[in-house]
Amino acid sequence: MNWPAVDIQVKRLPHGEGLPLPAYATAGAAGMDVVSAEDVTLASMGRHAVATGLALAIPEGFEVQVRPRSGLALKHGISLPNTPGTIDSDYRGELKIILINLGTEPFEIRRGDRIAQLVVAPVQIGNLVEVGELDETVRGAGGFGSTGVRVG
Ligand SMILES: O=c1ccn([C@H]2C[C@H](O)[C@@H](COP(=O)(O)OP(=O)(O)OP(=O)(O)O)O2)c(=O)[nH]1
Ligand SMILES: [Mg+2]
Repeated sequence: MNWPAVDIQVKRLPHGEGLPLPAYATAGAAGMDVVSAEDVTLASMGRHAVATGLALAIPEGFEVQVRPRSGLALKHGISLPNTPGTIDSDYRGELKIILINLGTEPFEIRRGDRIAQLVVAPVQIGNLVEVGELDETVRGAGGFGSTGVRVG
């Protein structure tokens, strides 16, 4: 990789022993694939917080986003109901991947299967400043499809 990486401490929990750490599948991958630490079958429309056997210490000023894998989504309807999941820099518990099976068939996950991807991102803290009036814009209060669908 030709750009700076931020160090993220990772601790294996006892049930995570022997599993590969999350890793980038290619040199240009945005996310590290993370594997399941458990065998679990998701019924159609079922969901489960899947163990990873890992705990993280993310540096302040960063977060980790948990995102679905498109292959599992397209082939099997496997997604994350909270996508992107947010891993806070002060969280020291087990990283869990909340999976939902939006497909019609049960989906079997085996320990060691790659189930999601982790994207490291900077966090911009916001400072709310309460005011009586907001400035005017062309959009104004228009939203939720106010600009239409088709071009022309
Ligand atoms: O997919 C996820 C989402 C969250 N977490 C962990 C890390 C995160 O820092 C913590 C809290 O997540 P979040 O803020 O999304 O959940 P909440 O419902 O607001 O819980 P809390 O009140 O604990 O913040 O749970 C996971 O392990 N996996
Ligand atoms: Mg929260």
